[in-house]
Amino acid sequence: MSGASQTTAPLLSVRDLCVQFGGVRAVDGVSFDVQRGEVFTLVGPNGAGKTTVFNLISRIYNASAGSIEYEGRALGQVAPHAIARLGIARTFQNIELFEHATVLQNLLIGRHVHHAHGFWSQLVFSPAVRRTERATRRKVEEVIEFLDLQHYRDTLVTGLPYGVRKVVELARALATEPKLLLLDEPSSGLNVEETGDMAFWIQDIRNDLGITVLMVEHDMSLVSRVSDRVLAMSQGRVLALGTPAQVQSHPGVIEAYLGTAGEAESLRRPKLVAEPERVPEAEVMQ
Ligand SMILES: Nc1ncnc2c1ncn2[C@@H]1O[C@H](COP(=O)(O)OP(=O)(O)OP(=O)(O)O)[C@@H](O)[C@H]1O
Repeated sequence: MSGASQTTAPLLSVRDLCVQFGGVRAVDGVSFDVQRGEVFTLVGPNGAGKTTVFNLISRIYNASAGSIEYEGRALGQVAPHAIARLGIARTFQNIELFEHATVLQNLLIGRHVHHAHGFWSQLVFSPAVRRTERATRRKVEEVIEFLDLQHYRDTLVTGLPYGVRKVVELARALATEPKLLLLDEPSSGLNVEETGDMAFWIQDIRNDLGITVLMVEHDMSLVSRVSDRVLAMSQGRVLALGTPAQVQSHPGVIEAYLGTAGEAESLRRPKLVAEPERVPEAEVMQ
């Protein structure tokens, strides 16, 4: 892992974010920064508010208080459909692809976020439209090659194994050329081997393409392997922020997962590779 620069302005800055559903404070005063080039992961037990944070960043929900800035720009007034054009792409917990289209077609559809030509230019297939189409094809083919999907290029999504569909979803997000990639539980439904492959893809996306990754994930082996920093949430609030190792040994986090700190060992033992300490102790909340 490369370790992101802490001196430049953050790519994403979340401050005092709140949203309530009826009596449930799904997100309750959450703040964090995501630095350019890092893999930043949200963890926490079911119902902690992680996906709601994603939905607030994607503008699917409106925050009741607080702010989200992306590249220094407030996202509060940005329409949900305009988010992708700003360079934010997303995958979903439950894969959302066009099942009866091929892998290539799914990627082309995803890429159309970049098409800004008017009706008449498209109708007459103007030189500008042709240039855009060529760039689209080029980019989509690049992504197919990058994620090793050549074999499935012309296959209908509906016929693909689940693990491949997860990679296609990732490909569709990459085809939009994001600066910030939101991954909602990339390992859900994957077996151990596929989860290992997913870890490689995430590392390659960050290291080779320079894309910043904000991820929600339950599998702590994947989290430890790819994350620079981890933010743990419970009941809508921030419990701890630090390296994967720091957060996993934080008593509040252990208690939130297991109910009692006495059962902590079972959280530490499985596949939890200790990470080199890169974040000062002070950043970990007590
Ligand atoms: N649209 C909604 N309407 C009502 N309640 C909601 C809505 N979205 C989320 N919630 C509630 O907000 C809380 C946080 O949910 P959220 O899905 O963000 O948790 P999570 O940490 O992503 O959980 P999981 O790991 O199970 O996906 C939960 O109590 C959930 O029931």
